[in-house]
Amino acid sequence: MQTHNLGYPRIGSRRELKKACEKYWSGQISRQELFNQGYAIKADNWRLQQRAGIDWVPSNDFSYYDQVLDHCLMVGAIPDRYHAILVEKKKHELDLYFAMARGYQRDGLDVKAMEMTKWFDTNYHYIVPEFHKNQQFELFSEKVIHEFEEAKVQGILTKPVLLAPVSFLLLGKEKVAGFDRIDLLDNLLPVYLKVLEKLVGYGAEWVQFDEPFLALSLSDKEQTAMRRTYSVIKKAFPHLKTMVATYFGGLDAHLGLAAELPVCALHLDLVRAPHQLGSLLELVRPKMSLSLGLVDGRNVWRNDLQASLDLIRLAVNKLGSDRVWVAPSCSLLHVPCDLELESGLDAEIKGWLAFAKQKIEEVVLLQRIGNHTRQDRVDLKDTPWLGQTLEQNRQYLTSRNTSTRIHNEAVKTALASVLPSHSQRSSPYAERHKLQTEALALPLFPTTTIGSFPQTKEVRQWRARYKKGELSLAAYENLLKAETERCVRWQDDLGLDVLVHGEFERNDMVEYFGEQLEGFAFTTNGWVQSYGSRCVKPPIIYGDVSRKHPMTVDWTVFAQSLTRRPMKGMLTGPITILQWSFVRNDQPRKDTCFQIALAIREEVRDLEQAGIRVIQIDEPALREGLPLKTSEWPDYLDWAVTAFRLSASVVGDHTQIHTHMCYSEFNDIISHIAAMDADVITIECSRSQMELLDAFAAFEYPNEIGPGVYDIHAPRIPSSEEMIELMEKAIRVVPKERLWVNPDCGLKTRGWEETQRALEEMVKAADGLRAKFARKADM
Ligand SMILES: CN1c2c(nc(N)[nH]c2=O)NC[C@@H]1CNc1ccc(C(=O)N[C@@H](CCC(=O)N[C@@H](CCC(=O)N[C@@H](CCC(=O)O)C(=O)O)C(=O)O)C(=O)O)cc1
Ligand SMILES: N[C@@H](CCS)C(=O)O
Ligand SMILES: [Zn+2]
Repeated sequence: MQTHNLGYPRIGSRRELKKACEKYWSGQISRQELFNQGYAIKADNWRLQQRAGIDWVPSNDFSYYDQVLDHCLMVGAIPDRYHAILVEKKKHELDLYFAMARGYQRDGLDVKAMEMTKWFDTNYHYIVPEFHKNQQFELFSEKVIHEFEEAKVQGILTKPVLLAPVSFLLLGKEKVAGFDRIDLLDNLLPVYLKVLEKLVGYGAEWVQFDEPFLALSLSDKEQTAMRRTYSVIKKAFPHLKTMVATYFGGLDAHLGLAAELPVCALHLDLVRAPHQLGSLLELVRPKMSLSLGLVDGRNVWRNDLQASLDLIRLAVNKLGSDRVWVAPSCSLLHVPCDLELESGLDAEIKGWLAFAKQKIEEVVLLQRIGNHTRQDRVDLKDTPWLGQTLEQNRQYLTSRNTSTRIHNEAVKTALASVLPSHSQRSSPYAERHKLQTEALALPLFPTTTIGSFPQTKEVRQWRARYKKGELSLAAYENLLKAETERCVRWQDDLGLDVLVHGEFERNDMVEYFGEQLEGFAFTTNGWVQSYGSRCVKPPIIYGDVSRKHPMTVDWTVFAQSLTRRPMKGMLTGPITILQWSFVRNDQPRKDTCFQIALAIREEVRDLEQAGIRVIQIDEPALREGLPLKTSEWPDYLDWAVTAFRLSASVVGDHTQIHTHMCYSEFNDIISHIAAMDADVITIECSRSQMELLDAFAAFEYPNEIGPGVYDIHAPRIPSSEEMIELMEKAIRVVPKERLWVNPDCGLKTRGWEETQRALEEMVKAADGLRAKFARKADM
């Protein structure tokens, strides 16, 4: 039996890559210094995996920003607008790369970033490749080859990872409609063959082709494209060992297709879909190996070794041990690096967990125990330590199942007492609208922001010093209060209509709530890459969830005391808290979501009682929580929408509930978004130039909408004219009385100067719109 890994976290166990990239972008370090840091992380990761005993360590899983963007550069899928950077300005490939990721506003150029979207159902975001009709490709970046060589110099023969051609095409979008990007396969394949030729030339034995779309629904044409890809590769390189890696779900309808592909090995996600192993064992071609993805790459729970061994035994009995590989279920990109760095975690909870480094050890352990597995039992007579390890694993699992910290009878009783009426506002939107208009007295095109204002270095340092004990709680809170006050006064002076307190007290919109809720644990160093250099520390939901005390009321009430304008209470919704945490796997996600919804409902109630008239419950992760298989959508959408409504519906008709969503395609779930029945939805729109609104218009979305008028993910300052133009597009499809003016998302990643200038433009845009459209209405 062999072991391998599909990908290792690349941010560095102390976020070294994040820090180096940000320093490079701000001109504090040179390109060479950034490369040195990148090299050090790669080398550490390769050595760590090799020393642990992994037979095939991956390469090309490292990336300075995003692996999909790496592939765009590899095949020369570089949109025309970036050519000036390379050709006229003669910038280095790395600067072109970062320009595609982040935009480029220097040297007299103003080029926007490429689009970014969610990587399947994870909280990782990738750069969306742009394709056009008859596009030609070329081998442009040889990063994959360089990385293979770098590892080889260290004496490690790696398994390079490539995003396979069909999945690469499917991840992209047709920039101008009128063709099918799958038709570009024949132009693309020769570049992949060139890459393989070089890799083979340098001595590569195995290559991993990531084909995540095999676990989704593929059209006949896409299936044909996949067959064609691997037969072309087989023909060109009959001796190269190829592995197709599938993950995030079962192959289901594509079992037959996958089993027949002319490749040497097929990787299966047996955490998400253990049932598929039996069928695959019947179908698999002679000589094809199966890689068993047994160790969860998407969650942090310690592996159930006995359950994994049962699957190993099934496979070994059918195929023989030389055709069985053991691996994590998917790349470990989605889990933190090393549990050992968590000195503050409760010892009992720590015993239930495994991060990337520990997962690698689990893979090797499974191989060792598996090698002692006879037909129907584990024979450990000669190796008592393996027996002890299995026994210890069993004890950890039992401790988790039976721990009193997991079960809270009060939470279970509260959940059992929920009635359908608890998820229902008292009156329909039309009636609420009248009451809210009277209560809030807002102008046409009301302006607002999404919640967070710049989390400056100073703010983060206050928090870091407070956590280290260098600042007292009182001193820390006073600093935050002063920052909140500055922010509120600035918004008031600018003339925004509905204000926010700025979220300065929050490290992250999910972690902040996780730190305060019962049933959650949080880490000090459990960073996971979210996009580019940005990371999150997802909290860990280990038990029944409840609210210990009000979480946001004091900050909101303080901010409201500073202004006569309405102050929005700012909460993260139950689906997003669920989706961006590591969730317990001993009960359905739905049950955990409802427990969170009840906790948020209590907070909503308290905010209203404290006099807050507008409450926003953010749900940016609603779409990302959708199961990858469309057949499972109705069930998810039903409970997710109900959970949101449960959290929101405790308020009276006069209280205005907002929700906010970003970073997703919403067209296909628009009716469910409407069913959430928020009075106002603020939504990301500007990167897609308001295309999104077509869906809202087609469905006749009944409530109010704030389509984001500018992209907050880039430092670029938009003009009021641009924003007016976008709003005019919106006015064509949504009645103007139902439109709000706001940015795409929160401003926490921006600096103050650009934020102020952008919001000044935004208020100017709203004034312009009012002047233009109020007059029209008067006539
Ligand atoms: C809206 N988004 C979010 C997602 N998921 C979340 N869980 N949260 C989100 O907001 N998914 C979709 C999108 C993704 N977008 C983002 C946007 C921004 C970030 C981000 O800014 N991440 C920060 C880390 C934020 C944080 O937790 N900060 C902590 C710790 C700060 C820190 O690094 N401290 C330093 C010391 C201070 C210093 O010297 O600067 C240290 O510890 O070394 C805090 O504020 O206390 C990031 O920097 O990556 C993520 C996802
Ligand atoms: N209220 C949050 C939402 C981000 S999606 C913020 O403004 O950062
Ligand atoms: Zn957002």
